[in-house]
Amino acid sequence: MDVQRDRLFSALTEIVRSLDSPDTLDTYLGHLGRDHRKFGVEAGHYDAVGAALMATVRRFAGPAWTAEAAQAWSEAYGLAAQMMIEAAEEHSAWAPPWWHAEVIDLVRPRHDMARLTLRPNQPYSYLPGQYLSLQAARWPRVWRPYSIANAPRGDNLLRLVVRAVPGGWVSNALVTHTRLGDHVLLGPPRGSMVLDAASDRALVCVAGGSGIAPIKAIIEQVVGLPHRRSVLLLYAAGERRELTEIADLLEIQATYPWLRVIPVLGSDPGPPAAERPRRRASAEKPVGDAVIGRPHEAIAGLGPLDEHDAYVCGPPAMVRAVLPRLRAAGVRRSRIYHDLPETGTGAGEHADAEEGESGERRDGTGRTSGSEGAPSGPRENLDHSAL
Ligand SMILES: NC(=O)C1=CN([C@@H]2O[C@H](COP(=O)(O)OP(=O)(O)OC[C@H]3O[C@@H](n4cnc5c(N)ncnc54)[C@H](OP(=O)(O)O)[C@@H]3O)[C@@H](O)[C@H]2O)C=CC1
Repeated sequence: MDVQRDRLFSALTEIVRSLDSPDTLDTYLGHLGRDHRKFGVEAGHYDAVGAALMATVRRFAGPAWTAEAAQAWSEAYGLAAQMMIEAAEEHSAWAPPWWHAEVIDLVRPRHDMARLTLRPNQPYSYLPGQYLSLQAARWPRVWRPYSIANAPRGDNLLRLVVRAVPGGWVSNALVTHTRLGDHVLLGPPRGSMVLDAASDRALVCVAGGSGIAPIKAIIEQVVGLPHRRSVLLLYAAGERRELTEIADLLEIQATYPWLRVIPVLGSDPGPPAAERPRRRASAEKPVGDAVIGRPHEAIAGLGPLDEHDAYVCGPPAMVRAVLPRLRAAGVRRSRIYHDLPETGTGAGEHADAEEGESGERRDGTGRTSGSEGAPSGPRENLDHSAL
């Protein structure tokens, strides 16, 4: 229940914070309402939850619970519930509460990583850059979020990149115990780290480890755009075999010269990250086609980025290290998209942070690796989508 309590508090905080911003609230609660269909939540349940919530707040607020406060809480909850109910009803007209999907391909580049290809049993409509929640048969009722690593395809297939988190239930089930032909459940797509359709600017993307998933989907989307948008990609990992998507990306690069893929490796090959000596990265120190170091160190070598949109995804500490370097290279705050829940690094960036909170990522495997201020927390992410 600790987790459930944190989820609820996080959702309430987000709702209160967005009360004066109807569009943000609408998006947030719309996602939440649609997502709650997978838990079997129906319109009639909201009254009971609201009554319990009011009673709880009243009990713990003590003298602060005035008639005015009661009225404000009641109105806010009523509004939130209504928005969730309407979004769920609209969604139910054309989409199931969850999808069954078969694992039709499975590659394990390392003992702790897997690349899965899933075939949903019904059309799965989403935007490149979005994520979904997944339930593995081994852990009924436990949902974990993963980004979709491909743009929508005619054959409806979905690719996921999963890193097993020590002690993580679902990530280990996927990486270690999943076999071809197994079935998983998928929740509806979520997330707003998507391509700005109104922009025709060039892109600079920085991806760390399994954080490549949404970035790769966005790059595949760029391939299909009517107008060309050049893409610079820094793709970072401790060692080369962790670059699970590199072959596909190099293939795109070979066909479309507007894509430049720069692998950033801790070493090549090398000892585990903990024992690895740090060397400064620079574009002048290539190892094959890669640079050695960490992604934020390689940004200066890219030249001025004043006219770029930026997309960043990976371990939270990496994202935090990358954001100031992108701004130093000239990327405007309002043009930086990332998926950190709450960075405190600037309000202008587009944080895809619908329900994130300290120590947990709402996406991917939820690793909180790194030492530069990364919050400590569960090593496997929890799906915050449940109120
Ligand atoms: N699976 C998915 O669908 C998605 C995953 N994510 C997130 O992406 C992350 C991927 O984790 P994982 O694959 O284990 O990645 P890793 O921990 O292996 O790190 C990937 C890269 O980031 C670098 N890095 C790590 N910490 C820092 C830091 N403090 N400063 C600068 N660079 C750093 C690493 O450098 P070094 O090797 O030198 O440590 C490495 O080059 C997870 O947090 C996950 O939540 C996000 C979206 C989707």
